[in-house]
Amino acid sequence: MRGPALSLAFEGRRPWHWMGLDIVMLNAFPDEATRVRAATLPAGLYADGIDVVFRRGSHSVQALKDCSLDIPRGSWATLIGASGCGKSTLLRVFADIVKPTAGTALLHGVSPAEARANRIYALVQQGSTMLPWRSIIDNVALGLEISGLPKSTRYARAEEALALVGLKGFEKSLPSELSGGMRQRAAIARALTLRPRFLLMDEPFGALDEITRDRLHFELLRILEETGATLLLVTHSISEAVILSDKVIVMTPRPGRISEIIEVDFGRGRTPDLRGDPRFVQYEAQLRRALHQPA
Ligand SMILES: Nc1ncnc2c1ncn2[C@@H]1O[C@H](COP(=O)(O)OP(=O)(O)OP(=O)(O)O)[C@@H](O)[C@H]1O
Repeated sequence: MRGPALSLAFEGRRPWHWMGLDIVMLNAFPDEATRVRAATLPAGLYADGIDVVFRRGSHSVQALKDCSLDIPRGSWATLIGASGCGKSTLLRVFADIVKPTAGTALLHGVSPAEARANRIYALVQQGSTMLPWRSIIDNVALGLEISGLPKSTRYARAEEALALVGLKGFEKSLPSELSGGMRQRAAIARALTLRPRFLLMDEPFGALDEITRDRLHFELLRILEETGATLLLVTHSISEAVILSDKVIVMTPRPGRISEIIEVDFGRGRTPDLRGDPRFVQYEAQLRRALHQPA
């Protein structure tokens, strides 16, 4: 059942779109036709032969060339590669922000546009926006406001998520009263409250200090395990990619292509001790080699 629409508008757009946030309902696919079709198509994230060409006047940039991937439902993948290799563009294809010039992208068997309309993913981008006039907890609970959950449940979940990202005590603060890293943690909390089927994250930890980042990695993994969500995350960090992935998707630039997919066999129940595991060092070395291969 769909929740009530919010009447709040900002610059002609709904506030959750303005915040770069797309709302998820776990019972997904309120649209019956999409639900029936989704049951017969590949689950997880799937891309086949994605090309993206950006055109401005006579100038064009081929951002992605023939990108194909298959990330099974409930598994975790990261996109890594040199600046400009198309990581964000590929993630944005799944988020229905960029339309591919060619190829097919599916989330749980449906197009990104249908996935967006049916609210089956949450998106966290670097520098995700908060509504400046709302307190942090009101911002975090906002994502749930359209889900139709009772207010007490929305705020209980928002409080829990804020505690998870280390922002307990800042519930009543305004976004302007927090540092950039704290606002980013609040944006992650906002996405986590939604318990999405797909979590699309574009360098979500980039602005955070190393200690917070390390802690959030394992909190994120715990939540992913609990909810069974599928993760696609863009990162520049080799260790982050190894810790957070079942598959590391290595990309090369000009044009952006997938050059290698490295399977990380750490399974579930990952803990910080993994960093001392000899296999962790081997995966890091393998990934470093893949990143330094000539395109
Ligand atoms: N909206 C756009 N219009 C035109 N060109 C774009 C647009 N978005 C991305 N590009 C170009 O597409 C290419 C891939 O960009 P993208 O942001 O996906 O790379 P990235 O791997 O995420 O880079 P970074 O690691 O620096 O964030 C770049 O050449 C970029 O300039």
